Amino acid sequence: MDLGWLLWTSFLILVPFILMEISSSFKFHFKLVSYCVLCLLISALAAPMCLLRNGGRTVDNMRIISRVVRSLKYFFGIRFEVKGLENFQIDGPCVIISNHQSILDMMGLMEILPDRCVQIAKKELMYAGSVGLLTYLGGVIYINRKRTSDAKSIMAAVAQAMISDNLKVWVYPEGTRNNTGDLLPFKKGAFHLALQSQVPIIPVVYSSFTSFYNQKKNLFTGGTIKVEILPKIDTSDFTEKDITDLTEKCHQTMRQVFFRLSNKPYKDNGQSNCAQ
Ligand SMILES: CCCCCC/C=C\CCCCCCCCCC(=O)SCCNC(=O)CCNC(=O)[C@H](O)C(C)(C)COP(=O)(O)OP(=O)(O)OC[C@H]1O[C@@H](n2cnc3c(N)ncnc32)[C@H](O)[C@@H]1OP(=O)(O)O
Ligand SMILES: CCCCCCCC/C=C\CCCCCCCC(=O)OC[C@@H](O)COP(=O)(O)O
Repeated sequence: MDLGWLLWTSFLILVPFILMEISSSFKFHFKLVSYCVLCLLISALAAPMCLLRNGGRTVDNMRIISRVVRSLKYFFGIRFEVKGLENFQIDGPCVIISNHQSILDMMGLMEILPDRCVQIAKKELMYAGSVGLLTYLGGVIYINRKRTSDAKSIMAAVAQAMISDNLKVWVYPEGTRNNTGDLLPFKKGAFHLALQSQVPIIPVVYSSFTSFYNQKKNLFTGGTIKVEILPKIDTSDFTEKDITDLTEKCHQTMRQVFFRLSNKPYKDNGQSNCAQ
Protein backbone atom coordinates (compact mmCIF):
# COMPACT_ATOMS: atom_id res chain seq x y z
CA MET A 1 0.00 0.00 0.00
CA ASP A 2 1.19 3.50 -0.85
CA LEU A 3 2.72 5.17 2.28
CA GLY A 4 1.42 8.65 1.39
CA TRP A 5 -2.12 7.29 1.10
CA LEU A 6 -1.76 5.50 4.46
CA LEU A 7 -0.57 8.68 6.16
CA TRP A 8 -3.43 10.71 4.71
CA THR A 9 -6.01 8.14 5.79
CA SER A 10 -4.60 8.00 9.34
CA PHE A 11 -4.60 11.80 9.47
CA LEU A 12 -8.24 11.99 8.31
CA ILE A 13 -9.26 9.41 10.91
CA LEU A 14 -7.49 11.42 13.61
CA VAL A 15 -9.00 14.79 12.59
CA PRO A 16 -12.28 14.38 14.54
CA PHE A 17 -10.33 13.34 17.66
CA ILE A 18 -7.97 16.33 17.33
CA LEU A 19 -10.96 18.66 16.87
CA MET A 20 -12.73 17.12 19.87
CA GLU A 21 -9.60 17.59 21.99
CA ILE A 22 -9.21 21.22 20.89
CA SER A 23 -12.88 21.90 21.52
CA SER A 24 -12.87 20.31 25.01
CA SER A 25 -9.70 22.21 25.91
CA PHE A 26 -11.30 25.41 24.59
CA LYS A 27 -14.50 24.79 26.58
CA PHE A 28 -12.54 24.05 29.75
CA HIS A 29 -10.35 27.15 29.48
CA PHE A 30 -13.30 29.32 28.48
CA LYS A 31 -15.15 28.27 31.65
CA LEU A 32 -12.09 28.76 33.83
CA VAL A 33 -11.43 32.22 32.40
CA SER A 34 -15.15 33.05 32.88
CA TYR A 35 -14.80 32.03 36.53
CA CYS A 36 -11.81 34.34 36.99
CA VAL A 37 -13.53 37.21 35.17
CA LEU A 38 -16.64 36.78 37.32
CA CYS A 39 -14.46 36.73 40.44
CA LEU A 40 -12.85 39.99 39.35
CA LEU A 41 -16.24 41.52 38.53
CA ILE A 42 -18.01 40.57 41.73
CA SER A 43 -14.96 41.65 43.73
CA ALA A 44 -15.05 45.04 41.98
CA LEU A 45 -18.72 45.23 42.96
CA ALA A 46 -18.26 44.06 46.55
CA ALA A 47 -15.24 46.27 47.37
CA PRO A 48 -17.17 49.58 47.30
CA MET A 49 -19.98 47.93 49.28
CA CYS A 50 -17.43 46.97 51.97
CA LEU A 51 -15.89 50.45 51.98
CA LEU A 52 -19.26 52.19 52.22
CA ARG A 53 -20.53 49.87 54.93
CA ASN A 54 -17.47 49.36 57.12
CA GLY A 55 -14.98 51.98 55.99
CA GLY A 56 -11.84 49.84 55.55
CA ARG A 57 -10.10 46.54 56.35
CA THR A 58 -12.20 44.58 58.84
CA VAL A 59 -13.45 41.04 59.33
CA ASP A 60 -17.00 42.46 59.31
CA ASN A 61 -16.63 42.79 55.54
CA MET A 62 -16.57 38.97 55.31
CA ARG A 63 -20.37 38.99 55.73
CA ILE A 64 -20.76 41.08 52.59
CA ILE A 65 -18.09 39.07 50.74
CA SER A 66 -19.64 35.70 51.56
CA ARG A 67 -23.11 36.87 50.50
CA VAL A 68 -21.78 38.09 47.15
CA VAL A 69 -19.52 35.11 46.42
CA ARG A 70 -22.36 32.66 47.18
CA SER A 71 -24.11 33.81 44.00
CA LEU A 72 -21.26 32.40 41.87
CA LYS A 73 -22.37 28.77 42.21
CA TYR A 74 -25.51 29.40 40.12
CA PHE A 75 -23.38 30.40 37.11
CA PHE A 76 -21.46 27.12 37.21
CA GLY A 77 -24.16 24.64 38.22
CA ILE A 78 -22.46 23.83 41.52
CA ARG A 79 -24.59 22.54 44.41
CA PHE A 80 -23.54 22.12 48.02
CA GLU A 81 -24.75 19.50 50.48
CA VAL A 82 -23.64 20.69 53.91
CA LYS A 83 -23.61 18.64 57.11
CA GLY A 84 -22.49 19.57 60.63
CA LEU A 85 -23.00 23.36 60.55
CA GLU A 86 -23.87 23.12 64.26
CA ASN A 87 -20.20 22.30 64.94
CA PHE A 88 -19.33 25.92 64.16
CA GLN A 89 -21.49 27.03 67.09
CA ILE A 90 -18.70 27.47 69.60
CA ASP A 91 -18.02 30.49 71.74
CA GLY A 92 -14.77 32.19 70.96
CA PRO A 93 -11.90 31.65 68.57
CA CYS A 94 -10.80 28.46 66.84
CA VAL A 95 -8.65 27.27 63.96
CA ILE A 96 -10.59 25.83 61.02
CA ILE A 97 -8.69 23.52 58.68
CA SER A 98 -9.92 22.24 55.34
CA ASN A 99 -8.74 20.54 52.16
CA HIS A 100 -7.89 22.75 49.17
CA GLN A 101 -8.49 21.46 45.64
CA SER A 102 -8.75 24.44 43.33
CA ILE A 103 -9.66 28.10 42.97
CA LEU A 104 -13.29 26.87 42.98
CA ASP A 105 -12.81 26.37 46.73
CA MET A 106 -13.63 30.03 47.26
CA MET A 107 -17.30 29.15 46.62
CA GLY A 108 -17.22 26.33 49.18
CA LEU A 109 -15.45 28.54 51.68
CA MET A 110 -18.01 31.31 51.42
CA GLU A 111 -20.94 28.86 51.44
CA ILE A 112 -20.34 28.01 55.10
CA LEU A 113 -18.06 30.79 56.39
CA PRO A 114 -18.82 31.42 60.08
CA ASP A 115 -18.90 34.92 61.55
CA ARG A 116 -15.60 36.64 62.43
CA CYS A 117 -13.48 34.29 60.36
CA VAL A 118 -10.39 35.29 58.37
CA GLN A 119 -8.21 33.13 56.16
CA ILE A 120 -4.48 32.64 55.80
CA ALA A 121 -3.41 33.14 52.17
CA LYS A 122 -0.26 33.32 50.09
CA LYS A 123 0.82 36.94 49.71
CA GLU A 124 0.66 36.78 45.89
CA LEU A 125 -3.15 36.90 46.19
CA MET A 126 -2.87 40.53 47.29
CA TYR A 127 -1.90 41.47 43.73
CA ALA A 128 -4.85 39.75 42.00
CA GLY A 129 -6.55 43.01 41.03
CA SER A 130 -10.00 43.56 42.56
CA VAL A 131 -9.89 40.06 44.10
CA GLY A 132 -6.72 41.10 45.94
CA LEU A 133 -8.34 44.32 47.11
CA LEU A 134 -11.34 42.39 48.41
CA THR A 135 -9.18 39.90 50.29
CA TYR A 136 -7.40 42.88 51.87
CA LEU A 137 -10.69 44.52 52.87
CA GLY A 138 -11.93 41.24 54.35
CA GLY A 139 -8.93 41.02 56.67
CA VAL A 140 -7.19 38.06 55.01
CA ILE A 141 -3.77 37.39 56.55
CA TYR A 142 -0.98 37.11 54.00
CA ILE A 143 2.08 34.92 54.41
CA ASN A 144 5.26 34.62 52.42
CA ARG A 145 5.66 30.90 51.78
CA LYS A 146 9.22 31.42 50.59
CA ARG A 147 10.37 32.75 53.98
CA THR A 148 9.57 30.34 56.80
CA SER A 149 10.76 32.71 59.53
CA ASP A 150 8.48 35.52 58.29
CA ALA A 151 5.54 33.11 58.00
CA LYS A 152 6.16 31.87 61.55
CA SER A 153 6.30 35.34 63.04
CA ILE A 154 3.08 36.32 61.26
CA MET A 155 1.42 33.17 62.62
CA ALA A 156 2.61 34.07 66.14
CA ALA A 157 1.01 37.51 65.79
CA VAL A 158 -2.17 35.85 64.49
CA ALA A 159 -2.25 33.63 67.60
CA GLN A 160 -2.46 36.77 69.75
CA ALA A 161 -4.94 38.58 67.49
CA MET A 162 -7.26 35.55 67.54
CA ILE A 163 -7.71 35.94 71.28
CA SER A 164 -7.73 39.73 71.50
CA ASP A 165 -10.10 40.19 68.53
CA ASN A 166 -12.13 36.99 68.97
CA LEU A 167 -11.30 35.64 65.52
CA LYS A 168 -11.68 32.28 63.86
CA VAL A 169 -8.82 31.54 61.46
CA TRP A 170 -9.25 29.36 58.37
CA VAL A 171 -6.09 27.56 57.21
CA TYR A 172 -5.53 25.22 54.25
CA PRO A 173 -2.93 22.94 55.88
CA GLU A 174 -1.97 21.29 52.57
CA GLY A 175 -0.44 24.71 51.78
CA THR A 176 -1.31 24.57 48.07
CA ARG A 177 -4.09 23.50 45.71
CA ASN A 178 -4.32 19.76 45.22
CA ASN A 179 -6.73 18.01 42.87
CA THR A 180 -5.23 14.52 42.94
CA GLY A 181 -8.19 12.82 44.62
CA ASP A 182 -6.29 12.46 47.91
CA LEU A 183 -5.00 14.81 50.62
CA LEU A 184 -1.41 16.07 50.63
CA PRO A 185 0.60 15.79 53.86
CA PHE A 186 -0.23 18.66 56.23
CA LYS A 187 2.09 21.55 57.07
CA LYS A 188 2.21 22.30 60.76
CA GLY A 189 1.43 26.05 60.90
CA ALA A 190 -2.28 25.59 61.72
CA PHE A 191 -1.47 23.23 64.58
CA HIS A 192 1.18 25.52 66.10
CA LEU A 193 -1.40 28.30 65.85
CA ALA A 194 -4.05 26.29 67.72
CA LEU A 195 -1.60 25.27 70.46
CA GLN A 196 -0.09 28.73 70.85
CA SER A 197 -3.51 30.30 71.29
CA GLN A 198 -4.96 27.29 73.17
CA VAL A 199 -8.02 27.04 70.93
CA PRO A 200 -9.81 24.04 69.40
CA ILE A 201 -9.45 22.91 65.79
CA ILE A 202 -12.50 22.40 63.60
CA PRO A 203 -11.84 20.24 60.52
CA VAL A 204 -13.94 20.83 57.40
CA VAL A 205 -13.89 18.37 54.50
CA TYR A 206 -15.04 18.93 50.92
CA SER A 207 -15.63 15.91 48.67
CA SER A 208 -13.38 15.37 45.68
CA PHE A 209 -14.04 17.60 42.63
CA THR A 210 -12.43 15.16 40.20
CA SER A 211 -15.76 13.89 38.81
CA PHE A 212 -16.74 17.35 37.53
CA TYR A 213 -13.53 19.41 37.60
CA ASN A 214 -10.30 17.97 36.27
CA GLN A 215 -7.65 20.11 34.66
CA LYS A 216 -5.82 17.14 33.11
CA LYS A 217 -9.02 15.90 31.44
CA ASN A 218 -10.28 19.38 30.49
CA LEU A 219 -13.38 18.63 32.54
CA PHE A 220 -15.43 21.43 34.11
CA THR A 221 -19.14 20.70 34.41
CA GLY A 222 -21.73 21.27 37.11
CA GLY A 223 -21.72 18.99 40.12
CA THR A 224 -22.48 18.50 43.78
CA ILE A 225 -19.92 19.16 46.49
CA LYS A 226 -20.51 17.45 49.81
CA VAL A 227 -19.21 19.37 52.79
CA GLU A 228 -18.89 18.12 56.34
CA ILE A 229 -17.98 20.26 59.34
CA LEU A 230 -16.56 17.87 61.91
CA PRO A 231 -16.79 18.19 65.70
CA LYS A 232 -14.08 20.33 67.25
CA ILE A 233 -10.79 18.72 68.30
CA ASP A 234 -9.80 19.88 71.74
CA THR A 235 -6.11 20.81 71.85
CA SER A 236 -5.76 21.24 75.60
CA ASP A 237 -4.31 17.73 75.96
CA PHE A 238 -1.52 18.50 73.48
CA THR A 239 1.74 20.39 73.95
CA GLU A 240 4.25 21.62 71.35
CA LYS A 241 6.10 18.31 71.55
CA ASP A 242 2.93 16.48 70.42
CA ILE A 243 2.55 18.64 67.31
CA THR A 244 3.27 15.75 64.94
CA ASP A 245 0.67 13.54 66.67
CA LEU A 246 -1.94 16.30 66.50
CA THR A 247 -1.20 16.90 62.80
CA GLU A 248 -1.40 13.16 62.05
CA LYS A 249 -4.65 12.79 64.00
CA CYS A 250 -6.33 15.63 62.09
CA HIS A 251 -5.03 14.37 58.74
CA GLN A 252 -6.23 10.83 59.35
CA THR A 253 -9.68 11.97 60.49
CA MET A 254 -10.10 14.27 57.49
CA ARG A 255 -8.75 11.74 54.99
CA GLN A 256 -11.28 9.14 56.14
CA VAL A 257 -14.13 11.63 55.75
CA PHE A 258 -12.74 12.80 52.39
CA PHE A 259 -12.84 9.26 50.97
CA ARG A 260 -16.32 8.63 52.38
CA LEU A 261 -17.74 11.88 50.96
CA SER A 262 -16.07 11.19 47.61
CA ASN A 263 -17.58 7.64 47.51
CA LYS A 264 -14.15 6.05 47.30
CA PRO A 265 -12.90 3.10 49.36
CA TYR A 266 -10.54 4.24 52.11
CA LYS A 267 -6.99 2.93 51.96
CA ASP A 268 -4.30 3.60 54.51
CA ASN A 269 -1.49 5.36 52.66
CA GLY A 270 1.06 3.93 55.09
CA GLN A 271 3.18 7.07 55.24
CA SER A 272 3.73 10.13 57.40
CA ASN A 273 1.05 12.73 56.83
CA CYS A 274 3.14 15.66 58.02
CA ALA A 275 4.97 17.70 55.40
CA GLN A 276 8.74 17.42 55.94
C1 LIG B 1 -14.41 33.29 44.34
C2 LIG B 1 -14.43 34.73 44.41
C3 LIG B 1 -13.30 35.24 45.10
C4 LIG B 1 -13.62 36.58 45.41
C5 LIG B 1 -12.70 37.13 46.32
C6 LIG B 1 -12.84 36.58 47.66
C7 LIG B 1 -12.37 37.58 48.56
C8 LIG B 1 -12.18 37.40 49.78
C9 LIG B 1 -12.33 36.14 50.38
C10 LIG B 1 -11.14 35.73 51.09
C11 LIG B 1 -10.83 34.38 50.79
C12 LIG B 1 -9.38 34.22 50.66
C13 LIG B 1 -9.00 32.83 50.87
C14 LIG B 1 -7.74 32.62 50.21
C15 LIG B 1 -7.30 31.24 50.33
C16 LIG B 1 -5.95 31.13 49.86
C17 LIG B 1 -5.38 29.83 50.22
C18 LIG B 1 -3.90 29.84 50.14
O1 LIG B 1 -3.28 30.79 49.81
S1 LIG B 1 -3.16 28.35 50.58
C19 LIG B 1 -1.49 28.81 50.69
C20 LIG B 1 -1.14 29.55 51.90
N1 LIG B 1 -1.47 28.88 53.13
C21 LIG B 1 -0.62 28.08 53.78
O2 LIG B 1 0.48 27.83 53.33
C22 LIG B 1 -1.07 27.49 55.09
C23 LIG B 1 -0.43 26.20 55.41
N2 LIG B 1 0.99 26.35 55.63
C24 LIG B 1 1.58 26.33 56.87
O3 LIG B 1 0.86 26.19 57.85
C25 LIG B 1 3.07 26.40 56.95
O4 LIG B 1 3.50 25.63 58.02
C26 LIG B 1 3.65 27.85 57.10
C27 LIG B 1 3.16 28.70 55.93
C28 LIG B 1 3.27 28.50 58.42
C29 LIG B 1 5.20 27.77 57.01
O5 LIG B 1 5.48 27.04 55.85
P1 LIG B 1 6.96 26.65 55.43
O6 LIG B 1 7.76 27.87 55.28
O7 LIG B 1 6.86 25.77 54.23
O8 LIG B 1 7.55 25.85 56.64
P2 LIG B 1 7.14 24.41 57.22
O9 LIG B 1 7.94 23.39 56.48
O10 LIG B 1 5.69 24.22 57.25
O11 LIG B 1 7.66 24.52 58.71
C30 LIG B 1 9.05 24.57 59.02
C31 LIG B 1 9.23 24.31 60.51
O12 LIG B 1 8.63 25.36 61.25
C32 LIG B 1 7.64 24.85 62.15
N3 LIG B 1 6.55 25.81 62.21
C33 LIG B 1 5.62 26.10 61.27
N4 LIG B 1 4.78 27.05 61.70
C34 LIG B 1 5.19 27.38 62.93
C35 LIG B 1 4.69 28.30 63.90
N5 LIG B 1 3.62 29.08 63.68
N6 LIG B 1 5.35 28.37 65.07
C36 LIG B 1 6.43 27.59 65.33
N7 LIG B 1 6.94 26.70 64.46
C37 LIG B 1 6.32 26.60 63.28
C38 LIG B 1 7.23 23.52 61.57
O13 LIG B 1 6.74 22.66 62.58
C39 LIG B 1 8.53 23.04 60.96
O14 LIG B 1 9.35 22.50 61.96
P3 LIG B 1 9.54 20.90 62.10
O15 LIG B 1 10.63 20.78 63.13
O16 LIG B 1 9.93 20.41 60.75
O17 LIG B 1 8.24 20.37 62.57
C1 LIG C 1 -4.18 44.16 37.75
C2 LIG C 1 -3.81 42.76 38.04
C3 LIG C 1 -4.82 41.82 37.50
C4 LIG C 1 -4.52 40.49 38.05
C5 LIG C 1 -5.53 39.52 37.53
C6 LIG C 1 -5.49 38.30 38.36
C7 LIG C 1 -6.49 37.38 37.85
C8 LIG C 1 -6.98 36.50 38.95
C9 LIG C 1 -8.44 36.67 39.00
C10 LIG C 1 -9.23 35.90 39.61
C11 LIG C 1 -8.77 34.70 40.29
C12 LIG C 1 -9.78 34.27 41.26
C13 LIG C 1 -9.06 33.57 42.30
C14 LIG C 1 -9.90 33.38 43.49
C15 LIG C 1 -9.04 33.23 44.69
C16 LIG C 1 -8.34 31.92 44.72
C17 LIG C 1 -7.55 31.67 45.96
C18 LIG C 1 -6.75 30.47 45.74
O1 LIG C 1 -7.25 29.40 45.55
O2 LIG C 1 -5.43 30.66 45.80
C19 LIG C 1 -4.58 29.59 45.54
C20 LIG C 1 -3.73 29.35 46.76
O3 LIG C 1 -4.55 28.94 47.73
C21 LIG C 1 -2.70 28.28 46.60
O4 LIG C 1 -1.93 28.61 45.55
P1 LIG C 1 -1.02 27.52 44.81
O5 LIG C 1 -1.88 26.33 44.51
O6 LIG C 1 0.09 27.14 45.73
O7 LIG C 1 -0.56 28.25 43.60
